[in-house]
Amino acid sequence: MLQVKQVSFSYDKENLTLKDISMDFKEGLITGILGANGSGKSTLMKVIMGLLLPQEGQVIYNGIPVSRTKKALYHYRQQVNMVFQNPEQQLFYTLVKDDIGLALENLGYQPEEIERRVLQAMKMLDIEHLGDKPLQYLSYGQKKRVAIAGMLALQPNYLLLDEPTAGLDPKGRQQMAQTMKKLVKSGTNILLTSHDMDLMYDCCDYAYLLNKGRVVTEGEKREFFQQVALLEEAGLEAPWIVKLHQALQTPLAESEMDFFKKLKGE
Ligand SMILES: Nc1ncnc2c1ncn2[C@@H]1O[C@H](COP(=O)(O)OP(=O)(O)OP(=O)(O)O)[C@@H](O)[C@H]1O
Repeated sequence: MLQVKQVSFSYDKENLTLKDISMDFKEGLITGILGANGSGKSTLMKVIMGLLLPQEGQVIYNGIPVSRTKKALYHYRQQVNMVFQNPEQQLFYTLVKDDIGLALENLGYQPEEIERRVLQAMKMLDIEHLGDKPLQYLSYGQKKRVAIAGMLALQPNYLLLDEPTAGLDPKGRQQMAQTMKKLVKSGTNILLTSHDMDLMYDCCDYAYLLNKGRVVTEGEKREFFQQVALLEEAGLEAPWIVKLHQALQTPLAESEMDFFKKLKGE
């Protein structure tokens, strides 16, 4: 299991950006990290990835604090990996299938194994048809999928997704939500940040709320998202399903799809 224990971090040694953060990212779940702009989500992700060193506290993987040595980070990042908000940061502009296999190639995997994993990752992301295309011909949403496939090919235990639906159209957003659910079912644990509260409600099993670098609440989906006052205090809004439930006392649906099914009496 991946854990963050009493982590505090400051960029300038004066103001703390993360304040005494503790989180347990349980397996088999999509865990959401919610917070307004500047609340510290990306900073926390970078601390988890070992890209930033916290002044206090530790990141713990399978019971062992993640060491900062090059060798330890190399192994850790095959187990815990991150897809940045902007796919351009992670792509190298070759053919799609070569880009997805690049990290495996660098790690010295055999060509047959690379091909097998690349195909598997492309299938998972529904981009098999794009394998032979040069990356520069892809749309933004397609590039996002390629960036995720590249990380997935490493078969990480945990995948950190920072705003995976930013810049996607409604269909792309829906597809990404489905993909995340598929990934978690296939055994990849997901940590997710997004400002899209409806998406977070739809996807997350468990969530943490950050306000000015502090965890102000955490909990399982249904309880978590009904804390409207805390969400608003942190600069966020409750998902529409929760608002409707609270205003009209309708049963609380698990997702948009579930809501419409209930409405139709299915
Ligand atoms: N490299 C940096 N140097 C100094 N301060 C930084 C740096 N990166 C982020 N910050 C500051 O740290 C705070 C948290 O930023 P962070 O990017 O982690 O927030 P966030 O919750 O991810 O925001 P957003 O939702 O806008 O992506 C902000 O006040 C930001 O200005």
